Amino acid sequence: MSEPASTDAARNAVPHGADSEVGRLRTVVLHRPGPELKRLTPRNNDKLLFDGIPWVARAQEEHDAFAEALRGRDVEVLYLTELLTETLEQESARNHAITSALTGLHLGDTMRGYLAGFLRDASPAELTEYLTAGIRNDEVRGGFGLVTSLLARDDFLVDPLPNLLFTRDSSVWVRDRVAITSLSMPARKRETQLTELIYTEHPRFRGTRRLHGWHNEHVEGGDVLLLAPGVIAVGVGERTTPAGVERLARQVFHADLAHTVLAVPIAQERATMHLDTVCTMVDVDKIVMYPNIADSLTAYAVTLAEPADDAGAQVLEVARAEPFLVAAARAMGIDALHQIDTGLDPVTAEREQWDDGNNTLALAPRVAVAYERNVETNDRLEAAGIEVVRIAGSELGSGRGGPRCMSCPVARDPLPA
Ligand SMILES: NC(=O)NCCC[C@H](N)C(=O)O
Repeated sequence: MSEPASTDAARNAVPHGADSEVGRLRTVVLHRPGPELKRLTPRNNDKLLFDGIPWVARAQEEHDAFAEALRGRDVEVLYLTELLTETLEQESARNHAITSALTGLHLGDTMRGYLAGFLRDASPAELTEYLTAGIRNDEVRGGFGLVTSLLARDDFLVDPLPNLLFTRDSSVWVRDRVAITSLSMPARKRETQLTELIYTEHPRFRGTRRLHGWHNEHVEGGDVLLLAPGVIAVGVGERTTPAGVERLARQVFHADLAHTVLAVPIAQERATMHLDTVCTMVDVDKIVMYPNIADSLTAYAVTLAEPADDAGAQVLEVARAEPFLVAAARAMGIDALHQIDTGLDPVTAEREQWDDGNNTLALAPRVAVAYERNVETNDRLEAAGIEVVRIAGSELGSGRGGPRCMSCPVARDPLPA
């Protein structure tokens, strides 16, 4: 196998890992929207977690401009499908990917056998497309039998993954380790099979130590905020479960990656599906926050009790719930975590929160990428001294995610101790 371009770049790159939300961003994984978005129809968009049917070409233009804005700030952009194609050049990775994609109980042995052979004959790039855009019943040219006859023509044999766009959710770097998450919605579960494969088999990432995993309790990356080195906030709501936070906390404490995990309950609603839909860090001590929930947002600080129990097992200490900003500032060792509100009034705030005004991607302390449409929120960010790098998102936003959701930081400069 020839050396992938992303491996060449890695030779001169800063080490992989992140210990905050705002350390200077060096490397990020994005997914340029592709044929998987063309699978969305008015009949399947709800199930596939999109609020509308995006105009794909325009979504690609908007995404290219997002990537260009990052490159313009010297951020290395890695594309998920390129990493996947490079990974699939290896026989073992191909076999693994094909077996995982065909485990669904809806296929039956006849169709599964046919698809296994068909996918084995595909080139790495073709296989990437089948794994991400899916395969519809009326697209197969063999394996005909009971299953193909009885399924509808437009039923998927391999489901498309339109939410790959939101690379934030399927993996999270915590210092030098990568957590493969466990996605809760059926439409997204296969995404972590692909990220796990990349982080396990791609030459650039081989040997990276991992946390969590798709087989564990649900934790989604959009819920995980690295508030400061050693302090991680995790939203608990529609996606991440209480047991998911507990599992993640045990692992980060065990690996000495954090001293405090803040479990933050959020409403189990689509508008607040992840913690990063209501707040994101824009400086070492500033957070852009949805004001309609700011006063009621609480946190349970979880730390490791000393000593361990008699059998040597970890004991977690869970503090009483406190206002989020208070618990966060204390854990971060700062006087105050300053809140910048989305919008000016409750209605504007609600509109701009829905349109991902709170979902910013910090490129460095006081520099953040945001959707241009959230005019009031962006004005407020600038008034608070934050440089706002505006991007268009009229089509990208139809999946309900902003610049933070659409990016997985792989390398950030550590914050000064
Ligand atoms: N971190 C995020 O908030 N990600 C956005 C995910 C949107 C996607 N359509 C979903 O419902 O999962």
